[in-house]
Amino acid sequence: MTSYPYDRNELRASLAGLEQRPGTPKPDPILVADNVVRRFGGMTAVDVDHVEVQRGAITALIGPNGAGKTTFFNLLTGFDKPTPATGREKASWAFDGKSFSRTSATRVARSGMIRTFQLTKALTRMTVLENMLIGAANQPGENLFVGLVKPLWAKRERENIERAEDLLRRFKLDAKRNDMAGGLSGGQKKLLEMARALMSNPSMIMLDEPMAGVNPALTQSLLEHIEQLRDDGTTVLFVEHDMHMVRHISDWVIVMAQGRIIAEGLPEDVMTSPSVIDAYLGAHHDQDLGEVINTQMMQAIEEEIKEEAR
Ligand SMILES: Nc1ncnc2c1ncn2[C@@H]1O[C@H](COP(=O)(O)OP(=O)(O)OP(=O)(O)O)[C@@H](O)[C@H]1O
Repeated sequence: MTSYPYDRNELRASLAGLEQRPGTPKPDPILVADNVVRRFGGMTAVDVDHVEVQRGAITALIGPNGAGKTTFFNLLTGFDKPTPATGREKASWAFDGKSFSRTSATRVARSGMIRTFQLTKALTRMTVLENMLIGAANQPGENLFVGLVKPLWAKRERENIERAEDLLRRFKLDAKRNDMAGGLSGGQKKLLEMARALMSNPSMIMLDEPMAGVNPALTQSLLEHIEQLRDDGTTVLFVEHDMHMVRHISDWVIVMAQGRIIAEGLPEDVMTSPSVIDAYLGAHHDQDLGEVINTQMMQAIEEEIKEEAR
């Protein structure tokens, strides 16, 4: 591939040439994880032997409810720790060439891999601009020396406010700058989560269900923002149940079921693969289907299959 950020068509063409199987090596991986296991009591929530995420691409992480997607996100971003597995090699992962295992969330974020967070109760009681400033990597208080020297402190704060205002304009939230974040619509909150994550200028952003609770009027704009991030060179990894979104914007799809990666490939191939559909239908075959299967998601997959057959 040519120089970075990669041209989208070239990137897709190079991914199309890969073997579509779990753990397949990528031409230029930004994230490589090995032997990541997490158990809760006797239950194995995550058991990933090897996975690589392509730099500059939009990768979707999909799988039925309880597949282990969020737990895997938490492990990669240092918000959770892997369970030591006897008789197996220790968990390890590398981001942008730097090795990370048992690393704190702050160190992971500082290295350039950031994830979105839903606006918690405390954050909804702060203004939109205050929420943005929390996302800044170089907050004056983080460095004792800078924090003590008023001119340096004031300069950093000014720069952070300028960056926050630029991002708010880009996400069309500038008019809401001084509003309480709790008063935003579901879609606007998602935009704010994304804008806040971008305050630290990350090289990779991890989005947990960006479409959940978003009103259809804002869906298109959210998709465009995510595609724009990729086109600007940010690697995107997202967990999502909305199969239309997955199909529409991903360059590559990784499928988890029962803690393991069971498939990887191009969206059009993976989402119509019988083994992936089986995983969605079969993961909870011993339970009440109505309770565990997101019917909307199943309908979406069925529609995709019909579309494919036409
Ligand atoms: N803190 C915890 N304590 C005990 N079990 C947990 C904990 N967190 C997750 N689990 C279990 O681990 C498994 C994987 O959960 P996880 O939330 O990672 O799945 P998921 O793929 O993100 O699901 P969903 O799509 O429903 O969000 C589930 O069986 C869940 O109940």
